[in-house]
Amino acid sequence: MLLSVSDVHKSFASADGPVPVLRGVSFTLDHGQTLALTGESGSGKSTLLHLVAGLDAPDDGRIEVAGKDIAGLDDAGRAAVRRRDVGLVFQQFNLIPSLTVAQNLSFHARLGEGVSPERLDYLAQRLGLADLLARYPEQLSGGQQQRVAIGRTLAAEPRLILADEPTGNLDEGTGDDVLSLMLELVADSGAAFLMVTHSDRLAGQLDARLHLRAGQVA
Ligand SMILES: Nc1ncnc2c1ncn2[C@@H]1O[C@H](COP(=O)(O)OP(=O)(O)OP(=O)(O)O)[C@@H](O)[C@H]1O
Repeated sequence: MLLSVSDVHKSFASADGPVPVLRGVSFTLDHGQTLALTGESGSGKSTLLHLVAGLDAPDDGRIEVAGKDIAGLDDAGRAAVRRRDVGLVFQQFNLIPSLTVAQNLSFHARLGEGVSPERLDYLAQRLGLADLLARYPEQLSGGQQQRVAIGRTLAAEPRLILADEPTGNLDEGTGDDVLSLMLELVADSGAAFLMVTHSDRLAGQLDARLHLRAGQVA
């Protein structure tokens, strides 16, 4: 099992005391599986994704990525797992404005093991970016920018890809195209894929769905 989440709890502090956001969430995800994380606004989707990404630590419970309990690691330990095993795609494309498309594509992989020219070439072709490599992010459409962000994530060959509303800033047609392309490339890479979405329609394109209601699996 690539990802195993067991009885995870998380509260946030407020003036009136701790507010529970996740109340005993458990699920698993295997290599090659795609899972949509749905639920109403405030149900805890982004919080859960951040915990799985190692961006924050749960109050209680286990989160195993490739057999390692990241909940028990310190910030540096979680950062190491994130760099090696996990890829993130956000609604905001988060490209580096001063770097070209080609430089953005290889940026994350350079922080880790590096990326071969063949893999970059393959991703640029598959993502329809081959003619745009010398451009800067501001010279691209939203759909093109998100395709660069997806390529940058996939270049590092993560085993687990986490996406938070990856098509949320795109119009419906562009978003559908970008998601289809992302799902094809994820399938080819054999990675596991977990995606937060508000859309039942988009959730339906993934293998399975986990619906959160008030911090618990519905
Ligand atoms: N860092 C934080 N400090 C305090 N409260 C937080 C923090 N992060 C999230 N929350 C609260 O936790 C609850 C769940 O937030 P979360 O972003 O996980 O929900 P969500 O399901 O992703 O919502 P949305 O669909 O609107 O993005 C919300 O009530 C939110 O205000």
